[in-house]
Amino acid sequence: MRTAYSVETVRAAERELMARLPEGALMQRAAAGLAAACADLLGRVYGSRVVLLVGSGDNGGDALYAGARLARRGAGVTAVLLAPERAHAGGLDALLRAGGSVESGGSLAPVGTDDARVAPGGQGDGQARIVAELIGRADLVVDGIVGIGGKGGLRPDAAALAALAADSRAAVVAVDLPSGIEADTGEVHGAAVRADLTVTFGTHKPGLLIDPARVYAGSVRLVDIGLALPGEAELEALQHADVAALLPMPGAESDKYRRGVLGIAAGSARYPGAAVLAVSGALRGGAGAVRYVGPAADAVIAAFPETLVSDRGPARVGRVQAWVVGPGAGDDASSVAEVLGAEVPVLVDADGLRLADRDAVRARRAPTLMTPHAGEAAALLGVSRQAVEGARLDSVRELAAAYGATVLLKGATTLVADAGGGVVRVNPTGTAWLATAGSGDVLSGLAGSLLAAGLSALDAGSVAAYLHGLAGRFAADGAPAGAHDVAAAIPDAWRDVRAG
Ligand SMILES: NC(=O)C1=CN([C@@H]2O[C@H](COP(=O)(O)OP(=O)(O)OC[C@H]3O[C@@H](n4cnc5c(N)ncnc54)[C@H](OP(=O)(O)O)[C@@H]3O)[C@@H](O)[C@H]2O)[C@@H](O)CC1
Ligand SMILES: [K+]
Repeated sequence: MRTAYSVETVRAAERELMARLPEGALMQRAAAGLAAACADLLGRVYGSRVVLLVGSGDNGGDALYAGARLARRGAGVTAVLLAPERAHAGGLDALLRAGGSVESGGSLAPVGTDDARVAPGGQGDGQARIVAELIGRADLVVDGIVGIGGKGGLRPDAAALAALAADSRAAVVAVDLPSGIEADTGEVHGAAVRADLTVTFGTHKPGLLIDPARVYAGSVRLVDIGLALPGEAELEALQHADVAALLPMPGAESDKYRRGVLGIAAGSARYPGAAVLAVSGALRGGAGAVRYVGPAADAVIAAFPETLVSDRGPARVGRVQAWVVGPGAGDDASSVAEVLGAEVPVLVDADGLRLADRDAVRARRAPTLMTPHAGEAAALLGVSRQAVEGARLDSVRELAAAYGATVLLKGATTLVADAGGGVVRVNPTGTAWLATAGSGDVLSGLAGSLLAAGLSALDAGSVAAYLHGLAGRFAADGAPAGAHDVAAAIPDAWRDVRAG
């Protein structure tokens, strides 16, 4: 399991550990890990050109000590100090003693404009040009502007440096996190550094795993500095072994009812394909049987003859252990209401989200799993789509609390949150190839099948997202794939997960 902890928790663990260690020991551990990662990225340290972007906090201190280590190995290291008089004294001393040099990077941004580029009007064209040339010629830029002590988007001077780093051909390594992102939420308000690699200390921070900040981080390397962290994280990402342990496997005693029967109320005369795709996902999810109810029975049977079909309405079909309602359902509000009245776990997706009565969802005693994409979540919350996309963690928690349900918010970093708070799951296998029509229908069937097999809503949602992402990668394999290809690749995803 990959876990991420909030800044508050990291600070508490840091205080506890610092009290037991000699002064500065923790920063040395961080700097050693950072320097090693930089050396790996550079390949050849001797003769390389390294520029450190240094703010006035400990994040800058880490960069300075790591820079000193690289300078001792023969790199040409220059620190650009945003506030020379407040730079970390020990780190600066170490860098200078190792042969590094220093430039002032304060007041580079033009006064009174929003243009965060180095331009005339700051502390002088001369200094601005020196800094721009340094960064432009560098092999590696180390972003030590700000770490977990940051508030909001970068200030203009810092944003000017971030823009130069983005324009440079240098590889960019962020110290702890890319400066400018919100560590706890993954939100990005204004300018932020775009890194190729982020070297983070002690634990992942939520922002490194959640969009939009995640894309600023590049790949992420975790350096263990010995922090003792509490049992429950803020955020967790399942890995292969976690998913393998959760997959429902048939035993000697299994029959179709013990493995779980999933009911699917989906599709319409206009959208029969949604029903077919939901069934296609469900048949690969581990349930013993799939019962389809709705007007697309002919299409479903033609594609999947093993499906049990009925046109009698959800309340009158035989026994099921879970329901999926909503994909392609059009305006069939009565099916949604009937399914919500069932005392088994229910997954609500697509049109079902719009048609579901909030009080009816809140009144349910069995688990409910809602699976909106950002647009659907925005409609339910009464905000814009951009507002949901910019604040995914808050949005998923808010929706879960409002409906008293588990919510799976789809996206490149799908999030799954329970209503009662607690740890939120983030899916690490997402791929842009999955942004294709019908892919959500496949996911709903897959997750519904896992619910029918007895997984909790949080586990069913996060395991389904994991398998679905993996199946999307296998199906696409570098070229576009349709939703039915994704469904067909789900068995490969199972096998891959079980193989470890
Ligand atoms: N935790 C651990 O276990 C360990 C932590 N370690 C390291 O310490 C780091 C935390 O250090 P920290 O607490 O000194 O804060 P930090 O991130 O340097 O930021 C403060 C500076 O940022 C500035 N600033 C703020 N917002 C800004 C903005 N929008 N735009 C621009 N500037 C902004 C702020 O300015 P001020 O408000 O003071 O003017 C101040 O100068 C942590 O991330 C990790 O790298 C490791 O060494 C060892 C183990
Ligand atoms: K940073």
